[in-house]
Amino acid sequence: MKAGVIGAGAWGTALAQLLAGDGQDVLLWALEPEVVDAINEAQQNPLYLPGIPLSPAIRATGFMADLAACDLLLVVSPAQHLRKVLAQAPAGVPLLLCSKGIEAGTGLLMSEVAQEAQPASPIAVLSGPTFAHEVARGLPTAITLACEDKALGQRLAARIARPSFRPYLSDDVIGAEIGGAVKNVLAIACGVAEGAGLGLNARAALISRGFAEMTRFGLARGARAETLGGLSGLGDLVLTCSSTNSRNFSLGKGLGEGGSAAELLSNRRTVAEGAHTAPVLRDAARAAGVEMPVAEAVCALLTEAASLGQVIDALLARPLRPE
Ligand SMILES: NC(=O)C1=CN([C@@H]2O[C@H](COP(=O)(O)OP(=O)(O)OC[C@H]3O[C@@H](n4cnc5c(N)ncnc54)[C@H](O)[C@@H]3O)[C@@H](O)[C@H]2O)C=CC1
Ligand SMILES: O=C(CO)COP(=O)(O)O
Repeated sequence: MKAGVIGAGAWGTALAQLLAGDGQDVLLWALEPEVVDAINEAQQNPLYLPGIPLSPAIRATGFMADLAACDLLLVVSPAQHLRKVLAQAPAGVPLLLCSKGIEAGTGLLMSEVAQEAQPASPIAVLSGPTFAHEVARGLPTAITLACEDKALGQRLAARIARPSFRPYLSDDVIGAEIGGAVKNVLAIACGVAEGAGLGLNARAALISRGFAEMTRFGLARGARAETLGGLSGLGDLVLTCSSTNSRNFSLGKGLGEGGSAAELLSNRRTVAEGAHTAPVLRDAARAAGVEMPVAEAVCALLTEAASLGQVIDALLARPLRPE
C-alpha cells in the first residue's frame, strides 16, 4: 500500500510528511522539476515548505503515470488547477480532496469537479484548521474527514490518523467544502481590518458576522449547520482570521495597508485561494438570494471596484437588524 500526494505546495508536502511519519512510502507528484529534485536529492522543499527536513520515505515524481502504483491519492493542487491536474491522474483510485475553493466559471465545489474529472473514483474531503508548517512539525491538529461512504471514511481516517493528527468523521461533504472555501474569503476581510488598524472588535465582528454568512450560504447549498460550526467551518475560520501565517489574511492585510490588489496578487508564488473564490462565491450567493455583505466587500476591494473607505462605510451603514 502506497499513498500518493498530488501537488507539492506547502500543504501537499506537509501531508506527505505526515503520512511518511511512520515509515510508509509516499509518492509526491510535483509540478516543478526543481521541487522534484530538491525532495529526492536533499529531502527538502525550499520553494514551498522551507526549513522542514523531509522524511526519506517521501519520493517525488514529475510523472503523473507513476501514481498508478498508489491505492490512495491525496489531491492538494490549488482549486483552479484541480480539474486539469485530476484529468491526468490514474482512474478508479480513492481521492482525498484537500484543496479549498470553488471553481471559477462553473461555481462547482472540489468534490463536484472531481466527480466530473474522475467519475470512477470514490471521493472524500479533508478540511480543517491546519497550517501546513505546524502539521509538518508534528504539532497537535484536528481536521474533518468527510465522506458519504461511511466505511471508506473510516478506512481513510485510520490510514491518515497519527498520534497528534486527529481526523473527525463526517458524511457532509458539501458542508466541509463550503466551510473551507468561504473562510478563505473571510480571512481576507480580517486581514484588511488588521492592515487598516480597525481593531480587534472589528475582527471579532467580521468573524461572527462572516460565520453567519457562511452558514446562510452553506444551508442554501445543502450543508448541515453542525458541519459549518465544526473544524472545517468555524474552526478554520478562527485560525485563518487570526494570523499572518494565513496567506489569505496576509493578502487582506496588504489591502488594508493601502496596497493595490493587482500588485499584491502578482507578487506571490503561493496561493491565496480566497482571491479566486471571492467573485465565484459572490455570484453564487447572489444567484441563490443569500446576502453575503462581507464577501461582497472583499470582492469590491479585490476588483478595485470600491475604495477601502467606501467598503467600510457601506458595511457600517447597513440597516440595523436582529442578530
Ligand atoms: N498551506 C496550508 O497551510 C493549507 C493549504 N490548503 C489548501 O491546499 C491547496 C494547495 O495549497 P498549498 O499547498 O498551500 O500551495 P502553495 O501556495 O504552497 O503552492 C502553490 C501550489 O500551486 C501549484 N501550482 C502552481 N501553478 C500550477 C499550475 N499551473 N497547475 C497545477 N499546480 C500549480 C504549485 O505547484 C504548488 O503546489 C489550496 O487549495 C489551499 O487552500 C489547505 C490546508 C492548509
Ligand atoms: O487553510 C489553511 C489553514 O487551515 C491555510 O490558510 P491560508 O491558505 O490562508 O494560508
